[in-house]
Amino acid sequence: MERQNIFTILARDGHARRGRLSTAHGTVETPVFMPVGTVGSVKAVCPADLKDVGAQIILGNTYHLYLRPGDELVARRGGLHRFMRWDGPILTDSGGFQVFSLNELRRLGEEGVEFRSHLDGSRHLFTPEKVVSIQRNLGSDVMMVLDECPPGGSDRDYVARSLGLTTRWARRCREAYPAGAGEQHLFGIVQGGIYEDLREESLAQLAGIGFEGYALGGLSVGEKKADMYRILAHMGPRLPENAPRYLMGVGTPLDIVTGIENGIDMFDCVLPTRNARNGTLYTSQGKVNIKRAEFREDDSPLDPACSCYTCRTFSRAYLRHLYVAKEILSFRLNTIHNLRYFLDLTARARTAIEAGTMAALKAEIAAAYPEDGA
Ligand SMILES: Nc1ccc2nc(N)nc(O)c2c1
Ligand SMILES: [Zn+2]
Repeated sequence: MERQNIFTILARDGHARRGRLSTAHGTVETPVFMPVGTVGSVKAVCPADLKDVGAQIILGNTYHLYLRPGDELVARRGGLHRFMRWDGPILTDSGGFQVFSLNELRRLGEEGVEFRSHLDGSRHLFTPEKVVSIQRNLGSDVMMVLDECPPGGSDRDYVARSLGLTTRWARRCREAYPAGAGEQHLFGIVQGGIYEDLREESLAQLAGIGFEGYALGGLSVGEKKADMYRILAHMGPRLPENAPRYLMGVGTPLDIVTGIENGIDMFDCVLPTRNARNGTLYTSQGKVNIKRAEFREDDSPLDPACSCYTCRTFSRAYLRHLYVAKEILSFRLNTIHNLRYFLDLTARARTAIEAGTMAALKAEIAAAYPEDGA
C-alpha cells in the first residue's frame, strides 16, 4: 500500500525547516528536542513534569531496556508507553552505540555485535533482526537501525569498512520490518566519520534501501567541533528533503541552532538532564552554576526569561541550598528547568523559521553561549 507521507514541511528559512511528523502516538512539531529517557524514565522527572515543560517525544534505549527489565516483560505489560505511562511519541535508539560506549568486552562481526551485560556480565548478541524485534516489543513510534558508530578519530579505512557493515545491517533491519509493515517508523543512520565522500556514500546506500527518516550518527563522539560542523553543513541539506532528519546525541544550545540552520529537524542530548544533576543550569544569559557562593542570598529566579515551575516558584538561594544539601528535590527542579530551556529553544526556533528570523536566534544563542562555538 502507498504509505501516506509522514512528514510535512510547513515553512523554511534557508535550509532550516518548520515541519510536522506524524506518528502512531500523535504528531511532533519540528524542529524538536527529545528528552532522553534511557531506561524508561527521564531521570528525576515524571510524565506530568514532561508534559508541563512541553516535551512532545522522548527517547528510550533498546540496549538498557532489553537488559532490564527485558523487552518481553515490557511487551507483556502493554509496551513501553503503557509501562511508563507516557502517551506521547517515543523514539528508541537501537543499542549499537550503547554497546560500544558501555562495554569494553564486545565482538563485532557480520552477524551482529556480541557483548557482555554491564549489569551482570552475561553474554548477548545484537543482530539487526534482534534489535528490530526488541523495538517492536517496546512499541516505540520511531525505531533506529543497528549501526556501528566508529570511535571518534578512527582512520579513513576503518570508517569506510564500517559504513559498509552499517549499510548491510540497515538493509537487514528493513527486511525485518518492511515499509508499510506496521505503524512504527524505521530510520536509517548515516555514518562515514568526518569524511564528506564517505558520508555521501553512506547516505546514497541508505536512501537506496529507503527509510521513513534519516539520522546523522557518528557525530558528537569526540571529534573536533569544527569537524562536526563541517560534516553537519555538508550533510544536513543533502539528507532526503521530504523525510525527517535526526542529529543523534546533539547537543549544546549552539549545536542545536546550528543543526537547525543546516536542515536538521530532530535532536536528543543528555546535556540538560545530566547537567541538571551536577548543578549546571542553562539560562537566557548563559550557563549558571547554581552551587556558586554568589547565589547564597540571591532571591531572584534562576532565569527571569523562563516560565517553568522552578523559575516561577523558587529563588536561586533555595535552589543552591537544595543542591549543596544534596536534596533529591534539587535534581527534579533543576531538570524541570533545563528541559524547559531546551524545549523552549526549539519552540522559539519553530517560530523563528516561520518568521524568517533564524539568523537572529542563532546570534542570540551564540552571544549567550560563547564557549560553545567551534
Ligand atoms: N552521538 C551519537 C549518539 C547516539 C547514537 N546512536 C546510534 N545508534 N548511532 C550513533 O552513531 C550515535 C551517535
Ligand atoms: Zn526555568
